[in-house]
Amino acid sequence: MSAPARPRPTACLALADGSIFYGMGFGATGQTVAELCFNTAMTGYQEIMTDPSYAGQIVTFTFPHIGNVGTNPEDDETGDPVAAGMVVKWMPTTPSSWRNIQPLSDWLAARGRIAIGGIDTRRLTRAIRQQGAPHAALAHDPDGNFDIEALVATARSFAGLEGMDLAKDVTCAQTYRWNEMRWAWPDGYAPQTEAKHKVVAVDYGAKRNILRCLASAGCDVTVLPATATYDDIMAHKPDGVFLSNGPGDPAATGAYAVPMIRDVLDKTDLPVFGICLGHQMLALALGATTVKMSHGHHGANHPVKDYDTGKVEITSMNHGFAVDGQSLPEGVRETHVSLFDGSNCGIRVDGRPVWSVQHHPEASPGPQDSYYLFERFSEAMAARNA
Ligand SMILES: NC(=O)CC[C@H](N)C(=O)O
Repeated sequence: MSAPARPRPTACLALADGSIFYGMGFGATGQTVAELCFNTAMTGYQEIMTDPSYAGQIVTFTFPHIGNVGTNPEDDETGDPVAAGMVVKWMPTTPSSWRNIQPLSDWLAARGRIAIGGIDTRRLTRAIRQQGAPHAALAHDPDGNFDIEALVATARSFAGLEGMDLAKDVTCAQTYRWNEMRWAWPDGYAPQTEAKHKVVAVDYGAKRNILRCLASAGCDVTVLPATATYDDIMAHKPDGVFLSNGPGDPAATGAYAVPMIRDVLDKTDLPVFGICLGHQMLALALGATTVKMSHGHHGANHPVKDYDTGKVEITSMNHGFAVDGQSLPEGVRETHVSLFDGSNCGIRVDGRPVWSVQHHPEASPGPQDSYYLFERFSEAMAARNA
């Protein structure tokens, strides 16, 4: 008896070093090229695919069951998927959740995003860890016709994220107000229903749950495009300035963001709070430097130590660049550190309500341990206005 014929692969992932991974395509057809990373979160694939910070990256999911709860409009972190593509172990099964509106494959197809299933994601993850996030081309063709040499050449032609300002591609076109709150509360917290503090949030690719967390901590949030100047911000008479997460190389976005942040620091005593790319740009504005990491941090179980309290928080992470903790100038203190690799996860300006963190206190997906940072920002604005 002969073995059953294996189905012809309909998708192919080619790395710049020439490694080829064949699998089955789902979502959109066509081809994409990007940096390849891996994310270890066990939940939240829709939030991950729609996190604007993933622009320019294809995400490998190390958790094998992706797609099993389908998709729904509420879980988008922005209007459309921003990650360039996805790589999974098992092909998605029929969605099984009362929240499902659209199966993952249809949701991706409607949004022009390619995915590949049936991949040995353990082997691929090891390759990513060994090589550092590789450049990769991903193709999906239902007829299974692939020009492997051309795909590898495409992967090699990708310029890489270093030097790329991608915030300009994902920021909002217009200023807008945000007042939607979180839907659920971390243990020990309640929503602050009165919007007491006027916050300008600069949008480098903000996740919606960050804006919900700010609103829930008593902030009246106005979101401004990434290129907002000091004058644009001050026209809103804010009580505090928030710098959002976002994709790409912080040094590239810093070219226009740093002068604005320096003006805010030099000319005002406003509380400033930054998350992820916002953290990196605050650090650059203070005179520190950022570096490209080997394969970055992408997951929902990263331990971070808060030096002030001695507590370890389990955090959500998504970054491929990091602030060089050795480069912090005098008067700027390291407040948080990654217990995985000792990399910098937080800074604070001595004696001022100006701080930022590398991890994601809004989670989505991930644990809620760091939610206190939003309350701290709100308290800093209350103290300044007292
Ligand atoms: N989530 C983020 O804001 C990511 C910041 C930056 N693009 C990085 O990769 O490090």
